[in-house]
Amino acid sequence: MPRRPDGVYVLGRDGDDGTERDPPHTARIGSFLARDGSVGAPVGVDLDRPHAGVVFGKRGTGKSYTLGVLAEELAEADGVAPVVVDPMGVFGGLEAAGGRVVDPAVRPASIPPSAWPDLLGLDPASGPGSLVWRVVADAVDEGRGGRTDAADAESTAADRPSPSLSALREAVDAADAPAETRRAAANHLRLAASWGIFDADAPPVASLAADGEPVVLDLAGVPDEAAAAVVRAVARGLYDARVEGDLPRLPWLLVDEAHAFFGGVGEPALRTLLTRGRAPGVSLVCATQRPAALPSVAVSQSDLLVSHRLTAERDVDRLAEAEATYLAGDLASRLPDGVGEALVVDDATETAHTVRIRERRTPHEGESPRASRLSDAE
Ligand SMILES: Nc1ncnc2c1ncn2[C@@H]1O[C@H](COP(=O)(O)OP(=O)(O)OP(=O)(O)O)[C@@H](O)[C@H]1O
Repeated sequence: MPRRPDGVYVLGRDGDDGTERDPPHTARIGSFLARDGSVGAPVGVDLDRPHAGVVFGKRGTGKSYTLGVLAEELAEADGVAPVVVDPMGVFGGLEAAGGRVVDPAVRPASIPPSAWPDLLGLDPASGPGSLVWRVVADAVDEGRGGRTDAADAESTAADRPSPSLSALREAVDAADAPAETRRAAANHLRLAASWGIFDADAPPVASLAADGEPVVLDLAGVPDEAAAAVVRAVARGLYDARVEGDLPRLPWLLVDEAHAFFGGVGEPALRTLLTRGRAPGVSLVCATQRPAALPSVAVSQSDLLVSHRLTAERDVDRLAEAEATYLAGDLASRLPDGVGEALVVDDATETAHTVRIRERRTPHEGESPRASRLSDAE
């Protein structure tokens, strides 16, 4: 495994060029942990190239904390930009690392017309569902001056001019459809407006990653469908921006509670990042306490797997999918028990190691109160 001159082993990097890059592109996430509990050499994760990763672990074992450590390291590295999807509102401490917490705002046009019925909970084959689909497609078309090549129609193009939700509602009202169909479609659009995430004038998604400081998308209290729409728009927007050359940095999308975003409107964009994201330079790291709820592709496409303790059999089974010929023995038996300890499986070096994740430099919110710390304060 590549070892830097300062003694840090680097996971996710296959060749060892023997030199430290300047500026560094290594996330120092912790140290090797020996079976007897002693802590060994420092461990880093490569940030020079894009990666796909998963962080597993049952509740309270340190997944969000580990994601926060990665975000801190990304904040300090050059040429990269961490964007954190924060469904529980626990990453606000990254402000201490120069980050900013933002209320997500997405342009309606960043959700493809075909996904709108699903987003609104409408059957695409129903009258209201197909009306919404058609109205969004027409409005988006008008926005791009009537260009209609098929690839473009399916892309989300987060940065193209977007209709507002009220313009979409007006278009529904004026549509040639039965009054009941129009009413149902308008009601669903009104509900979407109440989520407070849609804004025709929202800044382009690429602006989230423009300066490289961590951006935390605060989704606490945002309804599930709306959160899924945000993930769809952001994941696809970062991808499109890299493909189109509009983003000079390599974005890292860190998704906490990632199981919530598979199986809904957000999934196609996450799959795009998993299967095609690395080519244009977009990294995705999905953290979840329910590995079984992620599709197999999340594990098969990940070159880095970090697993804290898991107990449910179906979740442990998901680990088996990461078992490669280079690993002797089953991974499940190698999962460490302690909070903040993890098994790290690295495709690049074809190794698995037990690691103690380092302590956070910025506050980790959602931390449960600790009696020892309270008595310290007295
Ligand atoms: N590497 C670590 N070093 C020190 N303490 C840690 C570490 N990882 C986790 N902890 C402690 O464990 C607590 C739980 O971690 P965390 O909030 O990340 O759990 P989680 O697995 O994300 O749980 P949940 O599923 O509830 O989000 C943290 O608040 C922190 O006190």
